[in-house]
Amino acid sequence: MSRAVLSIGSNLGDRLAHLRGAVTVLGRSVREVSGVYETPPWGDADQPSYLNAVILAEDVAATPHDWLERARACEAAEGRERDPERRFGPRTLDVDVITVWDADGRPVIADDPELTLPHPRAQLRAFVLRPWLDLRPDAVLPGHGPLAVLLSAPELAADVAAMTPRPDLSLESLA
Ligand SMILES: Nc1ncnc2c1ncn2[C@@H]1O[C@H](COP(=O)(O)OP(=O)(O)OP(=O)(O)O)[C@@H](O)[C@H]1O
Ligand SMILES: Nc1nc2c(c(=O)[nH]1)N=C(CO)CN2
Repeated sequence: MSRAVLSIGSNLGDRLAHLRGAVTVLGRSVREVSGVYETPPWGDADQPSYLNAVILAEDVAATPHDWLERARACEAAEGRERDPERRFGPRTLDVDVITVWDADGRPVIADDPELTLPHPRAQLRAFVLRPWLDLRPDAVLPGHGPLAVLLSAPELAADVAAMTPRPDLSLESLA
């Protein structure tokens, strides 16, 4: 058994449809989906704002790499193209594997560049922490601490203030 937190984001085309596409591709492994947030671009300011959400997923058979493969399958289904010139540039769909827990409920720790766990930039991203906190107010990012504490860091204050809930855009009916 493994559980995973996945972050989904889109800032090109029909953004909500791309997020919905991810929920559809992940299918029965989806347990809960957060609300949708409009968020300022992180890491590369010259691009449109994103829609972001977080998915809690579970699958008895999934290995950590299976979650990465599923993330890539979601991106491919939504026509994601990589621009090698822009590491954090615009995209139809970005799906990141934030954390994975094994069958005993222990967090998987990995420093493989192909799959680093927890995701190496999750602690810096309000667009990951905020929707995850909404679903799990007591959650801890392994190796970093409680989400509520991470979100109150001064470095995240501007992004926290600039992100806005979009209750008009729901993914929950798909979960
Ligand atoms: N936890 C992880 N989740 C997703 N991809 C990861 C993870 N750890 C390592 N990777 C690797 O990162 C590579 C680049 O992924 P991607 O193109 O989605 O990066 P990015 O979205 O531009 O940046 P970021 O990973 O910071 O969101 C992937 O091919 C994947 O193998
Ligand atoms: N707000 C926001 N910014 C980003 C996002 C994202 O999903 N949301 N994904 C990125 C990919 O690395 C880069 N920047």
